[in-house]
Amino acid sequence: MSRKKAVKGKGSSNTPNSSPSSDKEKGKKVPTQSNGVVHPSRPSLSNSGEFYDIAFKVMLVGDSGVGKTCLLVRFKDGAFLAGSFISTVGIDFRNKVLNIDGVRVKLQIWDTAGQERFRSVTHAYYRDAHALLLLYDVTNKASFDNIQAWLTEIHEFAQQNVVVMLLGNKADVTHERIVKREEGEKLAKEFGVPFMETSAKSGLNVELAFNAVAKELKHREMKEPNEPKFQLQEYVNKEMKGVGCCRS
Ligand SMILES: Nc1nc2c(ncn2[C@@H]2O[C@H](COP(=O)(O)OP(=O)(O)OP(=O)(O)O)[C@@H](O)[C@H]2O)c(=O)[nH]1
Ligand SMILES: [Mg+2]
Repeated sequence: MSRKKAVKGKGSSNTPNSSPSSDKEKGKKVPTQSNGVVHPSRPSLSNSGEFYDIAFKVMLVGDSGVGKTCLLVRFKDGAFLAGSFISTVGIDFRNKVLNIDGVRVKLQIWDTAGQERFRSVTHAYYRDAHALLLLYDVTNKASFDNIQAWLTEIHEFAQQNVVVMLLGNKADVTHERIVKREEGEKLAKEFGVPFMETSAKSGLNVELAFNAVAKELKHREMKEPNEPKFQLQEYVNKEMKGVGCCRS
């Protein structure tokens, strides 16, 4: 497979008219399959520096304040955005290239605004997403109760075979926790989606969440005919760390 260099995020867009798959790559034309997966056909130089073999779009969704931006910053930069909460306006993205079983997988990660008033902006981006990380905040019951509505929205606007993973974020908070891990697990089972708790603050399971999704997408795209299907929840269960220990 040929290689390409990843174009460095970060970008942002606040209008539904600016397609997530078009203008963000600084005018570079990259061959795209009908499902939107990017397979670069030949090496080319870009202004960033990292080669990749295959690219996918991942979207972070969930209520305002659940920690979507913090999760992305933790994953991309290994840091926690402490201090005052600055709500995302519209939509924003960052790129990261992961090495998945020897294949360089570029994730273009879209950080959406959780606020209701930006919902129509977010809707325009669903159809291009290969995976969705759906977050709630374990200290905020309303954000958990809204998961069903988010899933309805996902079914309405996203591709039918989109990979969805439910994340209970802020697992580092103990005293103000309202949603138990078991409740998250139960809900995820009900809807047939993989689940884990994360913390953008401590780093708990953050890399795992993105890695697991990248592995699933890579397996779907590059599976050999006799290779067994990748079991996402099994992989997550094996690799997942519980609250009380930190993984970054
Ligand atoms: N304790 C703790 N606080 C967190 C964590 N993740 C985010 N926060 C805090 O929660 C607040 C909201 O985080 P954001 O990442 O901005 O939330 P968001 O989901 O991007 O919100 P919108 O952009 O409005 O949709 C901030 O004050 C963060 O510092 C976490 O894992 N643990
Ligand atoms: Mg945000």
